[in-house]
Amino acid sequence: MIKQTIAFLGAGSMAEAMISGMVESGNISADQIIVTNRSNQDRLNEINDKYGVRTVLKDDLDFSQVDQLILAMKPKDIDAVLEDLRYKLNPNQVLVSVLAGISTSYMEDRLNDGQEVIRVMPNTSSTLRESATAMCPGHYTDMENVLVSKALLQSIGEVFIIPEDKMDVFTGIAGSGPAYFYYLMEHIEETGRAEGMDSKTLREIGAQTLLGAAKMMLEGEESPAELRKKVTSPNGTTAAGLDALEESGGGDAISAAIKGAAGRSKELSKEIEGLLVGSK
Ligand SMILES: NC(=O)C1=CN([C@@H]2O[C@H](COP(=O)(O)OP(=O)(O)OC[C@H]3O[C@@H](n4cnc5c(N)ncnc54)[C@H](O)[C@@H]3O)[C@@H](O)[C@H]2O)C=CC1
Ligand SMILES: O=C(O)[C@@H]1CCC=N1
Repeated sequence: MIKQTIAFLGAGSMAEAMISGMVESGNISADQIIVTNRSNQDRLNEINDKYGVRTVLKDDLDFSQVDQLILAMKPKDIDAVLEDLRYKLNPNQVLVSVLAGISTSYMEDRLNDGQEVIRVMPNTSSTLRESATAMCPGHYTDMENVLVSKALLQSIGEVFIIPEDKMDVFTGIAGSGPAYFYYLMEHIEETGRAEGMDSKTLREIGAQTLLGAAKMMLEGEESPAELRKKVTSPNGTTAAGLDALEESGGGDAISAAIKGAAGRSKELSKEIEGLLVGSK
């Protein structure tokens, strides 16, 4: 059971996915979670009704109660938020950021000396405690705090501690990744509907097929290529399907999606730094 008090800055979709998973896990109680945003009281009321967590507008947050502060607003708001936090956080209150493209050193440079910072990249499957979450501690973060933060993140899925220079590609694969599978399903459903099947049945068939394949990869010893070969009978239906996929650029499209998202993660940090130079 986690003993610390956690506060969220930002109450959007990613914050809600994490809150939902954390409360559901039972590893932290709802009253140890405080959720804030700038001004949308209706949204805070909605989050309080759904999950029983404490909510308060950001300017009314009592920072002395907070052990870990999770940044979950948009990357473009980072400078204003760090400027404010510089005067409110003490260095041993851990700042955990889920913001795409914002590095630990970017945050450390704008906060008090020795500020403990952790950069993480969860995904929205946190809702069901099935996130693939990356974690990367900053320069001053105490190992004990890393472990507490890791335990908290493990309550919403699997955690991977990775070097920071791999955060962009991780974001392209796992942070944005659920969207690729939803896009795939949208096309599966569209194709099935055109053949006269109903959406509800198609969703169950498509999702079960994805789930089965995911479990085969996670629970078995075989590589994806070996598993693919087992599905592919000589001169059969799968061979025809894979040929069509290859001819339509399926493999390249997947690589392009990951590279596109990873590139945007890199670009976001440059944009933020550009904005800062422009504002001086
Ligand atoms: N949506 C996703 O799948 C993932 C999102 N992220 C990251 O999570 C962050 C939030 O993304 P979403 O939830 O999708 O966005 P969103 O637009 O749904 O939520 C942003 C929230 O931040 C609040 N906010 C804005 N400025 C604020 C401030 N100064 N202080 C306090 N609250 C403030 C807004 O009121 C809103 O509740 C982004 O930085 C994104 O990079 C990371 C991983 C996955
Ligand atoms: O689209 C985005 O920028 C965020 C970060 C990863 C997933 N969603």
